Amino acid sequence: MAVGQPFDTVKVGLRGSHVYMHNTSSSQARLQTDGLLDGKKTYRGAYHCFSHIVKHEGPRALFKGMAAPLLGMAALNSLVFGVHGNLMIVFQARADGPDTTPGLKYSFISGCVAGFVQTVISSTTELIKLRLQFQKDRTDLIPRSLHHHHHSKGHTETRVYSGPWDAARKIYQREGLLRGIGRGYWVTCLRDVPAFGFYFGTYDYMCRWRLRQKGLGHIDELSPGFICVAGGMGGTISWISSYPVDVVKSRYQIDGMGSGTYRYSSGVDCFRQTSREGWRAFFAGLSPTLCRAFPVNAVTFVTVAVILREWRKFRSNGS
Ligand SMILES: NC(=[NH2+])NCCC[C@H](N)C(=O)O
Repeated sequence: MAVGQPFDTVKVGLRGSHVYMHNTSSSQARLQTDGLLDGKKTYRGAYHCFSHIVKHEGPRALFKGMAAPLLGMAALNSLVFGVHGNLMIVFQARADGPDTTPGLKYSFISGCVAGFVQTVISSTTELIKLRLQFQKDRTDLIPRSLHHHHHSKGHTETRVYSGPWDAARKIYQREGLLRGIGRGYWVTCLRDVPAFGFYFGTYDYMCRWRLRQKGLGHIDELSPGFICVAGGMGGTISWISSYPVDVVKSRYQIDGMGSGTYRYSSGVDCFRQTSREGWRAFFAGLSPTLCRAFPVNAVTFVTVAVILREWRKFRSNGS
């Protein structure tokens, strides 16, 4: 999580258009939403965004908005892996055999269902994270209308939200429950249902291929090194497949922040307006996203695999 957050902040802000275990890095967030505040692009690319944030806002700015996803992360991963794993048992297609074709379809479907279930949590935690990542801690980057305390000159009281709880409260008070807290829920579904299908589908495909290649019979026999590669690939393919929707989601979820005036009338309208900037806008921040996705998901999958393996060992010894 902490490993990935700076990448995520750069993602949200890098041109055209947003690091932790959970979802997006600071660089990712900044890149996806760059120019939305004043029409001017701030960042020339992923590395420029990263160093610009460190230079002007300090290294701490890279970890903005990390608390909300950190809180949600453990719950989210147990939910996602729990739903997927149990559905696979229901389908009797557990990834413990080398047969690729029948089981793979079920892994994809179970992933889609798991992705859908977790949107209830991820939509809101990401909304809060995105808005914290988007706000810049420099006076000259914030429009005058957002300066709350005109008299406190010299004081840089320019931030819309002071932290995740303050953000949650203000979003609820100013924008309401469905239109505020629930902002971007359907766009999140559109991203996460296929994203988690590809997430588990890719991982299972690689594991089954490896079992066949090595002539092994159970996923517990695979090496932790291979699990890392398969998990990293799962995260990578998942992010590539859902990235344009993620850009739309980031832009849509930060829209109206602080000012109360909205640029987009709906998620579809956000897509339409973004496409006027050219197709490249839909890939803004992809590089920091992928820098984060591989290691974060390698660690996620190997952790789950080791826990499951030890638990199966313990259970079979006990009985
Ligand atoms: N595009 C997605 N949300 N894909 C699912 C990946 C989830 C994973 N926890 C990650 O943050 O990378």
